[in-house]
Amino acid sequence: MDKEEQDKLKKQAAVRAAGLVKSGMKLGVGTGSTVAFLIDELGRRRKEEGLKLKAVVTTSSRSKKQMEEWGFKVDELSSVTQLDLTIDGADRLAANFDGIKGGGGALTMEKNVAVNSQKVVWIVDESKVVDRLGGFPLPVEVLPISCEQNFQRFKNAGLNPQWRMSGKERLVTHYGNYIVDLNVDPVPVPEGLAAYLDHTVGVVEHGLFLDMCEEAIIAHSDGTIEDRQK
Ligand SMILES: O=C(CO)[C@H](O)[C@H](O)COP(=O)(O)O
Repeated sequence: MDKEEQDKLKKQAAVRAAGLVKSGMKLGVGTGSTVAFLIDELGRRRKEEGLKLKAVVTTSSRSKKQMEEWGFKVDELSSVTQLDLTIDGADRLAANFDGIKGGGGALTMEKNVAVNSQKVVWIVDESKVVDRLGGFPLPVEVLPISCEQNFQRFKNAGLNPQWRMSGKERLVTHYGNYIVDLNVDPVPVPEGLAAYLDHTVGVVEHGLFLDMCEEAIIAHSDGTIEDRQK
């Protein structure tokens, strides 16, 4: 699938998902190119239909800026008790609704927003749907203080780590950390790997989003838009 076709599908999924958003909701807004289409549709609805949200929390400064450009006020997650709904993109969606996220480097905010939402919906094009998790490097955000030791630890564990780069420098996240992408394909036991990463000191967050999403809107190249419920 070329980029133009993929963008068309991303937009279709995003516009369909925007229909789930109702005035008065406390909404979590994810990050990425699919979510950028969602934000434009929410902005259009604000302008043309008077969509009013009770609270908005975004998962990156990019999404925050775009929401604000459309006139939405953006809140801090810590000031909102619980979000009603979060809509986000994903890098991979498995048949059991587990996913890999963090291709855009916003995994820490994305996971914090997801776990504080009553409902999480992902919007994807069909190329991201897999039977088992894999086919995409697994992002791990690490503290600079012990990043070299953790990189070596991942290497010793056979996880084929690679630094996420921005030009010639290591990419620095919103929180001043680095990202190590683990090349494990397929992810053999996602729960086991998640538990290992959760217990590794110096790991801030990782891109295994297990048991967090309960609905996925998937745009297919045959023109259908599937609303898949867990
Ligand atoms: O997890 C993410 C960012 O950290 C994104 O949701 C994911 O990378 C999908 O991005 P896109 O919609 O651009 O394909």
